[in-house]
Amino acid sequence: MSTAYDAERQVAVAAVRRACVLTSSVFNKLVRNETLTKDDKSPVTVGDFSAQALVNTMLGRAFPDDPIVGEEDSADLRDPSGAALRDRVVALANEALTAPLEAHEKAEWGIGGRALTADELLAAIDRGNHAGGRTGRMWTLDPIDGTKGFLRGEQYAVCLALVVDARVELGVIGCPNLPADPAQPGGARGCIFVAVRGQGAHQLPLADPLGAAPPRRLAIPAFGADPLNLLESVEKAHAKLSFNERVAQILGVTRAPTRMDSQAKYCALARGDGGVYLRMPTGTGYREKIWDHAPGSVLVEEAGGVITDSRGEPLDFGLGRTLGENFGVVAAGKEVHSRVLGAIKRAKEEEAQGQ
Ligand SMILES: Nc1ncnc2c1ncn2[C@@H]1O[C@H](COP(=O)(O)O)[C@@H](OP(=O)(O)O)[C@H]1O
Ligand SMILES: [Mg+2]
Ligand SMILES: [Mg+2]
Ligand SMILES: [Mg+2]
Repeated sequence: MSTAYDAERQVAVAAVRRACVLTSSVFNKLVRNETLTKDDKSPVTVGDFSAQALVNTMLGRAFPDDPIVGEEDSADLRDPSGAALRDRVVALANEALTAPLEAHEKAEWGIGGRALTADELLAAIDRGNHAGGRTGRMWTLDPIDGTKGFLRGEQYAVCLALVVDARVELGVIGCPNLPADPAQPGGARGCIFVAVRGQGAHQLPLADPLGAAPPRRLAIPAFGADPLNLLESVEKAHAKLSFNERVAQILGVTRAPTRMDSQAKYCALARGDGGVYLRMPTGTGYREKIWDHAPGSVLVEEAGGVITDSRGEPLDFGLGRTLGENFGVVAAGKEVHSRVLGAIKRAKEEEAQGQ
């Protein structure tokens, strides 16, 4: 039986799996000077560029009319000073594109065949330059979310979502370093999380995502994990962690927070491993990017949870490349989510009173 977005799900899972294989092999080979610092001071590696080239090539072949909002662009690789980096990106992207087809893959997605030229791959990266918007179909891609975690050898995720008329319909998150079973942190690693609106949230094994093993259906307990704890960024510059601490106190949370890079936090939440995703702005005027939350948001909702900004407003994926005026992000099981909004309100009032 075919269901809505079947073809999109298959291509997205295949693209994310290939990008996970690519980025983990890049990590093992990464040499100094293969990382650049972007204008906003954040890092980008040959892994980010080549994964975006790979995924955009596959999307471009499978869905040629769909625009893509991707995090990276090719400007630094086109600059004469970026020649060595560009050559590495071309080699890595081609290695990933030409790898033999798996049982779940099709040649018409642009894989398993000929290598592409540097121009074709740079153009594929720049397919991600779409401005976003409120109507029609678009994909949003974060080729490596949590680049800082990636560089530390910790958590990162390949994140892809299909947005239709500003609503996220499909989300796929690949987590090469996440334990398959949270109860066995030293056990097998590598999972893909998939959510299709109206069809639930599932965890698949990265090694054989569409193989014989049945996908594991995910559900967030309405009252959160027991004991409850917070899922938050590792990077202090990305979220106001002191505010989280106060919210945790108000909620009576005694368990230490789980600090983890990337949308792996949404995956942990979706499988009931941790209770509350909380990301409060640091006050620098930074606007959250749609690719940092789109797949995570549909995963949380399809697992039965609720996701809003810190004031309880829905996240708006129709404003362009950013979430615009949305202020912070809160995701949790249904009951606990409303308690968290209350605790945030109280912590803000205390702040305003200078306590
Ligand atoms: N000042 C800031 N506030 C909030 N998020 C920020 C930020 N600066 C960068 N980020 C985003 O935080 C993401 C990582 O989130 P987390 O802290 O949950 O791991 C980064 O994704 P990339 O690593 O893809 O660039 C980046 O987009
Ligand atoms: Mg980045
Ligand atoms: Mg990101
Ligand atoms: Mg990224």
